[in-house]
Amino acid sequence: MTQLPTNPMPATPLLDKVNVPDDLKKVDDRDLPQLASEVRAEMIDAVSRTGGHLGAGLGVVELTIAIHKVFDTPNDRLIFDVGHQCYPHKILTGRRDRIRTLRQEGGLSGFTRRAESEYDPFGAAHSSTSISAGLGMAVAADLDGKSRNVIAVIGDGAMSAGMAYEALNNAGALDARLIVILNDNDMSIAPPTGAMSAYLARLASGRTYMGIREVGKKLTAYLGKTVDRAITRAVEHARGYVTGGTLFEEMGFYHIGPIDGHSFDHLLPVLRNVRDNGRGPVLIHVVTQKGKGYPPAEAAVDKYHGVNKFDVITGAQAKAKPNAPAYTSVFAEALVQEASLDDKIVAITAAMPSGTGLDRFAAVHPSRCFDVGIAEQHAVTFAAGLAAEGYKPFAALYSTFLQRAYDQVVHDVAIQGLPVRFPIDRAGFVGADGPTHAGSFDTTYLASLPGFVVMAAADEAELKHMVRTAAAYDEGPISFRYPRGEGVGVELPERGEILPIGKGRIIKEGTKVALLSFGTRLADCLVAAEDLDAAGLSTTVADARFAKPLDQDLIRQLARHHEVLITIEEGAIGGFASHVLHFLAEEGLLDGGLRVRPMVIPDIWMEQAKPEAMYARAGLDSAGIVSTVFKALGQKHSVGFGAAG
Ligand SMILES: Cc1ncc(C[n+]2csc(CCOP(=O)(O)OP(=O)(O)O)c2C)c(N)n1
Ligand SMILES: CC(=O)[C@@H](O)[C@H](O)COP(=O)(O)O
Ligand SMILES: [Mg+2]
Repeated sequence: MTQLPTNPMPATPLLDKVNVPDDLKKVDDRDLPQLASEVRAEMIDAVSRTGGHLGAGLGVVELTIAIHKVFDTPNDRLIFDVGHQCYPHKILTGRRDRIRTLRQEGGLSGFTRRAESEYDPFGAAHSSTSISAGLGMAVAADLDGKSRNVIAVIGDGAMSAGMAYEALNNAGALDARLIVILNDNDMSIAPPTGAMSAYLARLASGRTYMGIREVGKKLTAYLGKTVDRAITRAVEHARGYVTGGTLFEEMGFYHIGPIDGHSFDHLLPVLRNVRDNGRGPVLIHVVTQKGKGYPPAEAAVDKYHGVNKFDVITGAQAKAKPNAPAYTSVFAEALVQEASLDDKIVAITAAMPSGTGLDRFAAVHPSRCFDVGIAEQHAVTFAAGLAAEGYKPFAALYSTFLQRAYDQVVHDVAIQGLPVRFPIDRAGFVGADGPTHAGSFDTTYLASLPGFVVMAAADEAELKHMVRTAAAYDEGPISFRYPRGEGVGVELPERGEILPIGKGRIIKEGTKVALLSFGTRLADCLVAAEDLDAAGLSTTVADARFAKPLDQDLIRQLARHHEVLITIEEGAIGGFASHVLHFLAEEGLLDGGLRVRPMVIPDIWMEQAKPEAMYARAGLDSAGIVSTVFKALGQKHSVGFGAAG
């Protein structure tokens, strides 16, 4: 039983002697359960202070120890799918001293990262990439004539993404020396959906845990056989016909399991057997419990997937005192409201029901809410099929995860002009999840598509209007983006209004400087405008609302009646600013000396920090806006207007 940390931390006599995996080799197998208990306690204490992903890591403590004990990492490559379960791995690979810097500015990443450690051969965070990357490394080892084990640890949730099957399919065909460990805890973030999870459940329950002797015999019989592999594979295939091979065997993998992923008595002999005798692709099916060893996490697995700082003894998570509702909640409630008035509205999530707020939609409209699993490509084309039949699908995807479905957006939605609605949550910087989760590119990659309507909410009231507008808009695809976290505290309308498509709005009139915002930088524009007015630079603030179609009349008006025009957005180059600049150039509105400065997310991978710190570093806060205006005017400004020179 894990000795739960109290203050000070419980003694970790074994863990104190294990800094890197080589140290594990000196630990007796019989002492590994104690080591696992110490790793668990260390992780619980660390995450209680930092917040982060808890349940997944707790579920792979024994598995991680066993892999590092048996294999020769980092020469043997170990890849964690998604990477959110890598905290035990980081504790055991020379990063225990920094584990309490997790997901903080300048601290350890919350995922695996090549730049962080030689024990992280592949970065992750987006799911279902591990088998592909592992296969690449296995083939490279073959080509190099190197004898190297490559191990990909992938969860049952991540196995719901098509990319995983593309990789299995190719690995089986190549007969590559690849070890896939399927970590089956029967959970994604929420309970898993789809036929695959039912299949795995049957495998895990139907084939009771194989006796370790039986596993050993079977393995030796298969892996240790000296006969030609072709015969072995033929035997396996025939067995499949007789006993009904598993999906994985049919795809050319030797399938071992299910085995107990918390039992060293199961894990060690199997891993040693595979290490010593394995050839060709092997899939080891381990059954684990997400949140294992921490009762609050075991009792509420979905609530402890990602956690805030928490009290170790009670499990109570710290709750920020919101001064306004979260954008996600405003979106969810607005969509529930619209769907109550229109039964053609349906909602789709790709395994993120709570993150997108669609769990609330499902509670009210269960028959019209679909969780397709971690399958963003399918989600988009599934939505396109629904739209083709007259439904109004809202495919709610985080900006970063929508990237995975871009061809489906182009080919299945935009070219056909199908009215799929895209609520894009986590637009802009997201903070602790760092560069892999930043929502930086959706404006760039959507506004370049003919016929797409692309909106950004300036605040939570605007978000409510955009939900209503999207529900009413049937002419083609439409997207609206909004950031992670809370709104700005504006009053919410009872129901959103239908916005005139392609029309922005002027918030405050000025005469010299125009700040044209797309998204929630509007609040910083209003603060900057006060400073600029105080410095004698009369400033107009406008909210574009649309990157496509552009409000051309508004842009002409701003260009003709101001000396300086600043555009600002929570997105990379190629987005809103590019469309404005293109329009200004085409209309000759730059020929008269208008000073235009586009403010976008800089061309770097912004490291994790608090979002406001990331925007300040990007120069996209009020101080950065003021500084940009003064620079555009070739004027120095007093220190009082922010740090920028
Ligand atoms: C492409 C993609 N979509 C969605 C997510 C969000 N996400 C992170 S972890 C997770 C569930 C993963 O489930 P599983 O692979 O079973 O791992 P477990 O948490 O159970 O250990 C999801 C949906 C993601 N990281 N990548
Ligand atoms: C690992 C992963 O991809 C998710 O857990 C993600 O971290 C959730 O992000 P939010 O916390 O913004 O919902
Ligand atoms: Mg899982």
